[in-house]
Amino acid sequence: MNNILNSERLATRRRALHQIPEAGFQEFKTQEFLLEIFKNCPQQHLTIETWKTGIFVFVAGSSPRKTIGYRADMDGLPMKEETGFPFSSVHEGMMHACGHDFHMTIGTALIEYFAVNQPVHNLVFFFQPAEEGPGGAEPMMAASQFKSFYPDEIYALHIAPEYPVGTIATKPEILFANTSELFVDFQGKGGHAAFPHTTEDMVVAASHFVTQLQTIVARNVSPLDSAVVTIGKIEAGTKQNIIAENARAEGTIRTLSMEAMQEVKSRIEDIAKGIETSFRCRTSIDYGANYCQVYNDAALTKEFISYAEKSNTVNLEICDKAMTGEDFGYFLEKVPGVMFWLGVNSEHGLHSNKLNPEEDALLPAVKWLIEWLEYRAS
Ligand SMILES: CC(=O)N[C@@H](CCC[C@H](N)C(=O)O)C(=O)O
Repeated sequence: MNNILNSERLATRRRALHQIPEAGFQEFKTQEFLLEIFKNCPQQHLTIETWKTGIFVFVAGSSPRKTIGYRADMDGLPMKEETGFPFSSVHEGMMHACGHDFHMTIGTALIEYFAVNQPVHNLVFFFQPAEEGPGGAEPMMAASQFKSFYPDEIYALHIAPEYPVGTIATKPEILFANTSELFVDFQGKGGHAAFPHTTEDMVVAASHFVTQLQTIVARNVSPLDSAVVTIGKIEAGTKQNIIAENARAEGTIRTLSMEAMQEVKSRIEDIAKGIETSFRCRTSIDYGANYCQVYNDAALTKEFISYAEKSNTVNLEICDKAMTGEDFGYFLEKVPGVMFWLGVNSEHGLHSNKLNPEEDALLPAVKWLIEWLEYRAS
């Protein structure tokens, strides 16, 4: 027990995971690292099954009448780490910049604990690939193992840079937004930089498109609703003195209602048609992966909040909803449960290449989840 509930041990494990971030469905080393930990646990009550690069760990209860789930996501992001940590990523151009190294570390400690301290009811842990995209939750839930270990309720956390260590935060009902990826390709005539009148210039077309997108939230979505349209990446051209014949804009749409999502998509399509006319080019739109909202079960969240308020391990705050996306929403669509933020007091935010969550946040998170899962599984 003392061995498991040990800050330094948790930090060491987090650092090892931090060094090996991998893209969605490429989490091969991460899976191997986690399997090694699970194989070193007492095996009496454990069933460990792999699915693609993910893992299911089932802990059989002593007298089970239900199954309680916990999910941790596994993938990193394509970013060059700039933290300067001695334990920085050894995978060039990849970083755990969204805290999945924390989420997994906490999950492993819970398994180590419950492998020794058998719960009354069953527990099931989902180590899920590809949360950042293209989405691992839906296909993992379609796997046969999910049906065998089907949970009656489920929990997950996400690190929150803005909250202090020891704080958890949640709210009933909508916590995170609906999301849709957005990929737009532009194709037109390129040519010599000195003869722009003979070309269609996809740098200019894509730039106008991105500028016009800004009017959607400002002028098409109701001020009483919420939406985000972000373009995070643009690619165009091959050289500074060649007018580009191709451009690509990549982004994401976030809304709190499906009506707003439809409205935003329809306006994006209108704007793309306008660009085609104005710039005599062709456009094509691909919406990539879509995630449903994260919707916390009202009754379970109420119980979660009142239990946390009585706990000496964490401080509970009621938060507002956020325009973050999470494919944990798919679990919550089928299984009642709660997602919550875990304070890690980082000066730099999620998806920053300088994200520096405090490792002191790991121990209270593990202790709190042991308390909560033990309460739910006893
Ligand atoms: C917690 C978090 O940061 N999640 C991601 C989910 C990304 C979904 C999808 N790939 C998209 O970009 O729309 C987020 O960016 O909120």
